Amino acid sequence: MKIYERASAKINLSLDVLRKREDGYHEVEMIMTMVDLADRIEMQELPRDTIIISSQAGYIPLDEKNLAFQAARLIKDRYDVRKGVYIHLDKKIPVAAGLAGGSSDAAATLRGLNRLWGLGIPTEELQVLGAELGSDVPFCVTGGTALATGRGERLQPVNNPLQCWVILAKPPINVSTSEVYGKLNAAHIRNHPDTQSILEAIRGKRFDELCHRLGNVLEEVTLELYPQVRQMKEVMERLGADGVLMSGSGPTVFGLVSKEAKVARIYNGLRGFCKDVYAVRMLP
Ligand SMILES: C[C@@](CO)(OP(=O)(O)O)[C@H](O)COP(=O)(O)OP(=O)(O)OC[C@H]1O[C@@H](n2ccc(N)nc2=O)[C@H](O)[C@@H]1O
Ligand SMILES: Nc1ncnc2c1ncn2[C@@H]1O[C@H](COP(=O)(O)OP(=O)(O)O)[C@@H](O)[C@H]1O
Repeated sequence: MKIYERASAKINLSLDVLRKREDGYHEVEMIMTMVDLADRIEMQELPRDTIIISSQAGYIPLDEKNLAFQAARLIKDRYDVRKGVYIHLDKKIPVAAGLAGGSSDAAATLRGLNRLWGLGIPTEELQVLGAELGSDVPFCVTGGTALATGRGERLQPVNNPLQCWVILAKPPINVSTSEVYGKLNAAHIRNHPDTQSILEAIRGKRFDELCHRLGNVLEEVTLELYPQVRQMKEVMERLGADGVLMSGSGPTVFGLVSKEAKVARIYNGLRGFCKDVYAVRMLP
């Protein structure tokens, strides 16, 4: 049998860091939402007890470093599944971009193998498993819009009636999440986003208010390390996006746009600066 799962990209509408914890992680407060840019994952049972990963993307690991491999191994070990699986990752989400491509592949693998092998694992349990693979994986298991706390694994769903365009532009650099968190001085953050007001703007469908309040404290680090990301924000603002922010640890910058008539102009303007540009919708 062969099954398919979509692994969507996420953006962070806000990202606040409250403190550094003793375990090395940071206590965060983030509002995350999915957009309709997705990897397509094919999973097929194998007669031998083995995990094989392939992908058309030449720049991701295909061995045990791949997050989809780790997800498959975890579910096999934890539920004592003595079966094999072939997993093909049709990558569309740019890698190491702040869009959680690897985390979403891992989450989709957990959902898919739960179906393929008829394991009946409840969603909350898949999220607990996902947290062992990465802080963003539990959110990616369900998607939607959520407030994430803890190190990102504690989730509260948020009702999000907003529908808008999201323009993504990834400067041609790779950013390491652990380096960015490592360089953040959590005790001296200059501008904390007002998470509660952002949540109220989303729930109240106040798009302009949301755009005005977008905030990500990791910009303090990434924009200093990589001036290209600051430039990308400036270009997107100049082209007329309604709200502009870096996603996650970067380097992808996203612009929220309410009017479809503006999307093509912003998209075409950005293509003059950068190859990786996408015009997508925020997923309900
Ligand atoms: C910054 C964010 C925002 O959504 O996303 P990305 O930029 O990666 O997409 C996440 O917090 C990233 O989540 P994820 O990529 O799953 O991180 P993990 O694999 O758990 O951790 C990678 C490294 O980041 C640091 N880390 C991660 C999460 C956290 N709350 N505090 C941390 O300090 C740790 O140094 C850890 O070793
Ligand atoms: N299935 C996968 N897709 C993309 N990257 C992966 C995958 N598995 C492991 N990785 C590795 O994970 C790292 C982070 O990738 P990704 O999840 O795309 O970025 P981010 O955490 O910034 O959103 C990269 O260095 C990449 O090599």
